[in-house]
Amino acid sequence: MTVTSHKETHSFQTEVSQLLHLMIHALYSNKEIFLRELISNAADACDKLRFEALSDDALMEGQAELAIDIQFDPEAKTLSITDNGIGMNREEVLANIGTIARSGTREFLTKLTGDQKKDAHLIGQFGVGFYSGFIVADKVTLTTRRAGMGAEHGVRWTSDGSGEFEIETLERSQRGTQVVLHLKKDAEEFLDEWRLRQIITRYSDHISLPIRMPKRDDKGEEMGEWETVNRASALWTRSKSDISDEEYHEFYKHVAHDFENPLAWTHHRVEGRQEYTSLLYIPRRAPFDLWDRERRQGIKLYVQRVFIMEETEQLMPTYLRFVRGVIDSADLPLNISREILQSNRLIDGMRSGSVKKILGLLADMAKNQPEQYAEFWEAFGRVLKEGPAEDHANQEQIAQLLRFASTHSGEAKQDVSLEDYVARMSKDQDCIYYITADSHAAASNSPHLEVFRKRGIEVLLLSDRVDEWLVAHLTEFQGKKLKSVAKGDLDLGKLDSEDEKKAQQEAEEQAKDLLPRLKNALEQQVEDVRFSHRLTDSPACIVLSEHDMALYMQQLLKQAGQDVPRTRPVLEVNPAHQLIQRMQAESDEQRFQDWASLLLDQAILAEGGQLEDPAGFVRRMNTLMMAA
Ligand SMILES: Nc1ncnc2c1ncn2[C@@H]1O[C@H](COP(=O)(O)OP(=O)(O)OP(=O)(O)O)[C@@H](O)[C@H]1O
Repeated sequence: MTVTSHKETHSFQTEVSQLLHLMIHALYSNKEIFLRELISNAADACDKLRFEALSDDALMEGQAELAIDIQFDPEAKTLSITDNGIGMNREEVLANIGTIARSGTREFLTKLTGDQKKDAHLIGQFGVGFYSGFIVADKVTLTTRRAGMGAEHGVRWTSDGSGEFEIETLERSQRGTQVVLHLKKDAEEFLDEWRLRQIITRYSDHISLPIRMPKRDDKGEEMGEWETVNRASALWTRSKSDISDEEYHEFYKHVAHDFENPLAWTHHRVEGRQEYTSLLYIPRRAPFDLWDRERRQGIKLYVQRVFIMEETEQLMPTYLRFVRGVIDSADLPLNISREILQSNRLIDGMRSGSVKKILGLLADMAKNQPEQYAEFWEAFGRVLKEGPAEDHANQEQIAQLLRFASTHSGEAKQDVSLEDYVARMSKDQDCIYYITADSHAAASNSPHLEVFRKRGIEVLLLSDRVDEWLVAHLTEFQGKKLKSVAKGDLDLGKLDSEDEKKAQQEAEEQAKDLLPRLKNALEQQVEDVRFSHRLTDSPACIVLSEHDMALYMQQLLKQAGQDVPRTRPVLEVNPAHQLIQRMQAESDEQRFQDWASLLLDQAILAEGGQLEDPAGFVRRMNTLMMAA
């Protein structure tokens, strides 16, 4: 069949152009990583072919030996990376190369500062893959053919990286992909056999496929034979004592598409009822799309060293979605389908075993390397906080890993564990107290803390969005109830001294006529008005019932367009406060009504809630100021 070349010129998606520009500058001093990235892609393509060929042997086209070949031409100043993997058809090239389909990319790019050092870190969160070729090349040609398709379906993609690319159809007998880099002047160091071997051993030794280079004679001429340069055995299959930290690091960068070393890892071989090996890593930094529920997952499933799929959903719970690595099963059938994955005893076993390993790794880090744990918490703490709701079986273990800000230091840094808190509790205290708010400042300045401060009782200050969700599911720790200081009745029980109880009773007695008047004035807005035991400096505060959602959360949900049932709060007033005492003396009922409304409104504002009638609030405030 003749080939119609069908040549077209396309523009890069804006995001790609931005990314290329950034990457070329940010990674200039670490140029050599382009080879790792392209070899990684080639290895992935071979893995995919091996998997697809399990159900369709014809895809191998009679050539089942998979390899990645690296070749350079000093005269033409080109370097090529060739694989005989799955390859791509025209649509796939258009969808994958020159386009970035990952959602959140645009938002990610707006975070760039223009400061190359800072941006270099950001690019690490993103992963540059194929585009890294442009760090060293001023022209890149990718020629490919999808396995199983006729030779006439070859595709060539060419670009100089300046905003456009050309794509054409051509004849290609060889399946798989070849990337040819036309090296820039300052990248000619990569036209050197030893330099290339050194990079391959450094970055790609652990890849299970052979990476080959042509054998050369004494004069440096190619001899027409290939020589495998890497060790070509899957890293996780080797014994732990035989693997250096550096090799673990490099393998991580390959599986996770990361530029930085991992924070920690756990490598295990499980034997017995079920046999598998897991090598799981905790990254150092959160990827830019950690909060994107649609994002790619990070655990690669292998069966007897054959890559099956990348699917953490079944292998890792969502609250551990930051974990990267591989799990290689000896028992699963090679032709396992996604459907089987969803309800498989062996998968469940590997999942719960792996979760235990990760939680164990974190517990060990928390105990023995607190600084490293703090780094972990900073990056992934908010994700781990989803754990108690998602994973009841491991709730206690996850709870031990949680860290919070607290009134103990007053700092925003989350470094107090529930164990620390319990150890500091006095013998008369039987609850773990916390407050939730939409910022650390709002939590730590809340009037609800007044009495706790006065009595020296520690309160956890929770201001991450996930915190309300967390405390709805984590209700106890070591037999101690977690209790919100802003919800329900407050009974400090034995923590109140007799003198304090007496003073409170006296103040209440003096102000007792006020309650019915306030209730009457605010009858439409509040559930009840009562005397407070929580306040020392503030005149009033809002109290929700035990199961109500905090006001700021109600606000957030409303903004997100959700229906939130209207809850009427309780207004608590401080009978010892001067303002309350003055109100009692107010005989003008209209003025009393205004005072009461102001009291309620400011208590709502202090709680991060929104006023139903802000204009009324301002009017009353102005009247009051004029009168002052
Ligand atoms: N050698 C190859 N053979 C087949 N497909 C390839 C090859 N190189 C790239 N691709 C396809 O192009 C896609 C994009 O590659 P690219 O390197 O830009 O990103 P990635 O590897 O998916 O992820 P990352 O950006 O994290 O490296 C790949 O997901 C793959 O589908």
